[in-house]
Amino acid sequence: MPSLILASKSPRRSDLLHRAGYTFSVRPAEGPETFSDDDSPEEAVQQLARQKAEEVLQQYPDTVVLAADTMISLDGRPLGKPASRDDARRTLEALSGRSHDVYTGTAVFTRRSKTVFYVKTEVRFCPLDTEWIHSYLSTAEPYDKAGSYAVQGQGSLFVESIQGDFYNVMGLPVSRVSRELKTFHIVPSFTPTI
Ligand SMILES: Cc1cn([C@H]2C[C@H](O)[C@@H](COP(=O)(O)OP(=O)(O)OP(=O)(O)O)O2)c(=O)[nH]c1=O
Repeated sequence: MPSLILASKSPRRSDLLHRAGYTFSVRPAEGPETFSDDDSPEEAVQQLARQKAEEVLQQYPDTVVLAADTMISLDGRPLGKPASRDDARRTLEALSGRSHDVYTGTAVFTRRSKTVFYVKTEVRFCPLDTEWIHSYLSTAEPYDKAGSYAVQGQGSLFVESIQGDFYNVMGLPVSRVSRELKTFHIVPSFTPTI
């Protein structure tokens, strides 16, 4: 059975994969993340996941490399992590009382096979209280997250409904990923506790 490498510095992705029962090593890609402004969100996240997986596979050619990238899309416009506090504020104000899509592109690469796919989840925000936006911007939470919020943290206060895979919003569509990994005989372990 080949070993699994998670090509990501995201603690969320690592945690999700670990909690699902996988054994793996973490080797983040370090190259620049580049995509074209003309790319749709689904093209951009797949392109970025492909770049990360390719870079790490070159260093570890006998492994299975898993990489991902998450962006949100509002009116077809891809939004990544905020560049500043003002940028995060503008994003949260734009998301208020509306639905947006969260895309995670995922790449599962080996020397012989390269699979790339994306999963979309629709998230609807409640109308946001301006004071809460300001208070939220004073926490560390929004700044390393696509869309300037963490659904798994205090960003939960903003979420009215979710349609699709919750874990996809956190950065890794675990169930879909598990089906891809199974084709390489990489399976989670279950610890009997009863
Ligand atoms: C929308 C949303 C995003 N996120 C996170 C998932 C990703 O870590 C991050 C988007 O950034 P990414 O560029 O996808 O990932 P990363 O830079 O953290 O790590 P790497 O490129 O090494 O894989 O936003 C949440 O944790 N919760 C959320 O609700």
